[in-house]
Amino acid sequence: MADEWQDPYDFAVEVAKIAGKIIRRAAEEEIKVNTKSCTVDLVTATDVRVEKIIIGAIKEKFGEDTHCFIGEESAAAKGPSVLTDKPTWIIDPVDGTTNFVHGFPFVAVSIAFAVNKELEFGVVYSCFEDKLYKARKGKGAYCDDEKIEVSDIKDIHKSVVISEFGTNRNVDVVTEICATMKRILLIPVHGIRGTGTAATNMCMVACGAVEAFFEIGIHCWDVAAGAVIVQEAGGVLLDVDGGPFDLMSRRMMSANNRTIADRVIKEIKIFPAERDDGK
Ligand SMILES: O=P(O)(O)OC(CO)CO
Ligand SMILES: [Mg+2]
Repeated sequence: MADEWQDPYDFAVEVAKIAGKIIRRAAEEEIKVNTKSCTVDLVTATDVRVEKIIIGAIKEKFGEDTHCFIGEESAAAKGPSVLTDKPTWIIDPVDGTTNFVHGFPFVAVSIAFAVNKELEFGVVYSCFEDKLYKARKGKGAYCDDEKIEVSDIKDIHKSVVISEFGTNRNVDVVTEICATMKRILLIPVHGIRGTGTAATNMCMVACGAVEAFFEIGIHCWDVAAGAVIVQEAGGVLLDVDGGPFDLMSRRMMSANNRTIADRVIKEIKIFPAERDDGK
């Protein structure tokens, strides 16, 4: 049988690199910043422009009506992000908008593709590092065409864990996040890190630079591409309570193995986050 999704996969790589080039160029000019859900949830004209370019290019290549789109910047206007059985592109044009605004050089273009509600491939282009991570279901994960694998560390005391503080400034939520970080540090682990982009954080798990990354409050477009990359690199993808991963739940634990994941999960205090699909 012909490989139906190879063409979209190759195109996603191509379009992610074009988008990354636009982002790099935009970073050299004045950046106008607006806010979304709260004063620390940032958006720029580049986020909106790059999403339009990516979706426009895909529509031009594959037709207007055959594919669906869930994009960070067009999501609010469309209402809840519901995944159907149709081929669907899940796009974060600028993952790490705060980094982009401040010149902190970790910004990724994240493009995932799902069919029958299953993720088929993911592409993450870390555009300032100029590193392209990609994976297709059942075909391994790659960084710049070199195969990548998660680390083989099973001892939590030898691990590095990534998490992020997110944009929720509710005092109870911030207190819980800080308390979770404290408990993880005191296990003790070698360290806690964070690049400020969920997509890149997941690639750090996939290439073995860290053992785990978890977050509550991220969106489906932040993690969809990384989800394929982590799993294809041999890692595990779970809910933060240890149950199955749910793309729309805004909760995600990715790790090199189940032993590390379970040990970190023990220290996570879960707080509520409204689902992306409004369910
Ligand atoms: O910069 P963005 O796209 O808002 O995403 C953040 C998390 O929501 C970093 O992953
Ligand atoms: Mg994002």
